[in-house]
Amino acid sequence: MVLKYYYDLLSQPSRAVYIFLKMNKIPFEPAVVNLGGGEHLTEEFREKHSKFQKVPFIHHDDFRLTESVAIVRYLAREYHVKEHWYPQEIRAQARVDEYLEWNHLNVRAGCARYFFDKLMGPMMTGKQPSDEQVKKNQKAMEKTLTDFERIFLSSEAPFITGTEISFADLQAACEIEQPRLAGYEPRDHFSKIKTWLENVKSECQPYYDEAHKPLEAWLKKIQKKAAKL
Ligand SMILES: N[C@@H](CCC(=O)N[C@@H](CS)C(=O)NCC(=O)O)C(=O)O
Repeated sequence: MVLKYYYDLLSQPSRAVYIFLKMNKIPFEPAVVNLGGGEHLTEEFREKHSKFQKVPFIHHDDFRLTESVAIVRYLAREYHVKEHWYPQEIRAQARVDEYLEWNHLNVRAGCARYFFDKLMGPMMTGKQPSDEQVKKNQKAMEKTLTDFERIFLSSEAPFITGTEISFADLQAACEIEQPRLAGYEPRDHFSKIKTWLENVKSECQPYYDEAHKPLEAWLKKIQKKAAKL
């Protein structure tokens, strides 16, 4: 069976699933979807590829699946995946799920809103957000990052659910890297997040850096442009 993975590495959940696939040596055919080019917004794309018109998604022969968390749960059942990435043991699995459920409306919502309103929105519309809006979004993001540190990084364990890395760490790390593009480096404000990100990054080399290459390139471009002003 052929597994085709559709993604854009500038998308946080796309990077998380990409690193998961690579770390678990799951063979896949890569299919890059250029979100910036808008190729996902056509009716044809919706019918042929993804009903939500978002990335990531997979085609496993004739089976199509969207949503990063659903994709990883499916892959963990279909392929040989090391237990710690997405455990089969009920309670260990529930611990990973606990973070994954919390992630959407907290870390993802906070970091993505800040990134979108400050960078993506203005790029798409040419309209800058007010200082008040930026401050409000920053405050909401910092609240969620404070909660993340307090609730999920409270022990001396290197990863969210303990001594071994899981998909929860990938999902969180890829979201927390995103606001850097809009000028906010979480590592400068949250020391536990900084240490934990180093753990995730070093555990997932060379794929963590490979997945974040387009983000780093974009960041350099933004910084170069800002230096010229
Ligand atoms: N909950 C989804 C989120 C998918 C999502 O929002 N993807 C964004 C990129 S991060 C996207 O494709 N956006 C394109 C659009 O909205 O036009 C998941 O975890 O897979």
